[in-house]
Amino acid sequence: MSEAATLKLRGLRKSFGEQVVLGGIDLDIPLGSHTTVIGKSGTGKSVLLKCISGLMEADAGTVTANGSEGAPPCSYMFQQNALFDSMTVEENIALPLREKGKAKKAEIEKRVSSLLEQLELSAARKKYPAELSGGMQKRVALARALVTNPEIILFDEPTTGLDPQRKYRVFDMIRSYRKRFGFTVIMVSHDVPEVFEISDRIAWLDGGEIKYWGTPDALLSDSPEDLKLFLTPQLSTE
Ligand SMILES: Nc1ncnc2c1ncn2[C@@H]1O[C@H](COP(=O)(O)OP(=O)(O)OP(=O)(O)O)[C@@H](O)[C@H]1O
Repeated sequence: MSEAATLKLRGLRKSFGEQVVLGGIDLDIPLGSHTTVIGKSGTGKSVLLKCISGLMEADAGTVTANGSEGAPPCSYMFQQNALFDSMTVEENIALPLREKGKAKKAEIEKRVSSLLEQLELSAARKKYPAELSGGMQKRVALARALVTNPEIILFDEPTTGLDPQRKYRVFDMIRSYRKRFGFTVIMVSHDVPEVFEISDRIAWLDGGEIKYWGTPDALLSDSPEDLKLFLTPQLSTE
């Protein structure tokens, strides 16, 4: 992996009033990999994702990729998919391109058709989100995230509220489409240890800092005591 093919976070800080949520985050994320951010509820995982994507402005620090400042093109996939009920599948997928206003109508149609095909949604193009299964809705949300050709997709708890079988299907979908399209995944998840299987790296956010960063295998064998304490209840419920 070359030095340039890395998303570098340096000194990322974010506070809300007196509350320091990110206390200076340094992290090197290999582009093309899958990183999962774990940590207690309310510890700042979503804030970190938003600061990386530019949805939220950090108070200090930098995000650089491919040697240039600023996040590369990112898409953000929200917990509940955030599809518009009054729009068809194809209208939902086309929305980010329409909002940008740069692409011509024919280009938008071509791009949307290609994604519908690749994500096995062609038969559903004229349907509304309420007419689709949960898995299809996730694929529509993923197609919408992919339509702008992002280098990075940020997933904020994509499996919340799903039963174990559906959870695995979503993880499988993320794994197979990452391989096919080559985007970088940065994901927040509470699904420990299930999420270890699809992650190249785990980042443990605690007290405003990344206190652990490494492969899931290393994490299980070689983690600091306080991370073991955080993981123990989750591992023992399996
Ligand atoms: N826009 C905001 N204004 C004020 N405080 C905020 C804002 N966004 C987040 N916070 C606070 O920052 C802290 C971290 O929030 P965040 O949503 O990142 O936590 P999280 O680790 O993703 O939690 P969870 O696992 O429960 O989703 C929380 O205390 C939250 O209340």
